[in-house]
Amino acid sequence: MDIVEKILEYSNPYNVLQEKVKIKDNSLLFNNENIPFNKPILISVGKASLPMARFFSERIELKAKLIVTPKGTKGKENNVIEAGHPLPDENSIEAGKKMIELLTTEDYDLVIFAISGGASALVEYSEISLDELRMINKILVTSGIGINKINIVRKHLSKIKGGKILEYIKDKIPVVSFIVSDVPGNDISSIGSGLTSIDTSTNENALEILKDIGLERYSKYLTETPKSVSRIVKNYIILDNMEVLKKVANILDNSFILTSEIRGEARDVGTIIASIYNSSENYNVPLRRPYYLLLGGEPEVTIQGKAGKGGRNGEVCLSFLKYAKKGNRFELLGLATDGVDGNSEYAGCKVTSDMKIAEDDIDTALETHNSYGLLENYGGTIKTGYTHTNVNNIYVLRAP
Ligand SMILES: Nc1ncnc2c1ncn2[C@@H]1O[C@H](COP(=O)(O)OP(=O)(O)O)[C@@H](O)[C@H]1O
Ligand SMILES: O=C(O)[C@@H](CO)OP(=O)(O)O
Repeated sequence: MDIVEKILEYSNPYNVLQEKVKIKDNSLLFNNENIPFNKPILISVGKASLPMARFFSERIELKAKLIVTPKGTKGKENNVIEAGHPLPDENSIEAGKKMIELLTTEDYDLVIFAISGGASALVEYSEISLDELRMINKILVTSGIGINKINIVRKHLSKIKGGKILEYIKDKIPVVSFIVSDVPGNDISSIGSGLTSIDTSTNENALEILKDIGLERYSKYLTETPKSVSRIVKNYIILDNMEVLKKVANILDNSFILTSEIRGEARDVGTIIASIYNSSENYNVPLRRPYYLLLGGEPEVTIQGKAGKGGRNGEVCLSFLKYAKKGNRFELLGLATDGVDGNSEYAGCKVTSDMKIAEDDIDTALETHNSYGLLENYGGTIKTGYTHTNVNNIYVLRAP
């Protein structure tokens, strides 16, 4: 059995929508909700936007739709905007304007959003120039501060994020948002910068973060996010990392899920996974061979200066390899479910007890953020291509 294939099958948003959302007699049925419609419009944004949009387009006569996917991922689809990720580009601004135009000019009675990770970069509308937005985003995503804080800043510098887009929707027209979560803890106001969510963070919170990363000069652009809405808004998380971990655990013997919310500097996360492995080797605690240990989440990588070719999972796996006790067999798989780990062309990697990589080489690769530059020489890389989903990263440790 190919675990990577299984992880991606369970992460497929089209399958999950099919399982969890029914459309009957002009009503959307999901999670004990029944939302009627006659003239629905669809806004689908994020790494999973195409399959999510396909689900609704195949079943509902939409009055209008807007689909935004990262650059290079639309394939043969028409009428889809490809925009920048992880940094916004001119198409992200175009998509932001189109979203506002759609909401303010179309005739509709329900807005269906399909939101997945990546949406923050893919749509934007802000007073700040694009060049400056790109610079701010670059600093944010490489600062190692974690996605919740990154998105607090994004929400307050934007005119559409953090629920602000809801204010462009006509009358009391309801909103239903189907969300694939790639944020540990599933804070809906963080996923894709919470387009359709009430936001509890404040300008002051954003200012603190701007100060921490040396961008206080942009505080003049901070605007408050709405703290209440005067319409029905249903935000429904259809899929998250834990759900995928559980499904994977189901098909593996002696599997144990540790967490779906692992965070921290990637190399430290690798060391912690090695500590769990080592104590299991030495004491059979917490696990006794044979076992699979499953983890998910979003380790961070703080990059200062130039980076080689690498990603979170490359660093987790290399650091694990360095600290894992040698002697018995092991394999650690680290996979970005969106198919892209860091700035590499790989989705992830697998390190095994057979890989004899010198500790010095691992240290250098970690220092220079060149994990894949090193792993390529040892056949440890995994390439999936773009997956059209994103439930964050998954780690599977196998001790046979
Ligand atoms: N060469 C590199 N080595 C390690 N991490 C990197 C490298 N380049 C970028 N990153 C990290 O990758 C993260 C963004 O890439 P990615 O894994 O695709 O995340 P996301 O899915 O959130 O877009 C950032 O946290 C950044 O610090
Ligand atoms: O869009 C975003 O804000 C984040 C979190 O949802 O996604 P990604 O890390 O994939 O850019």
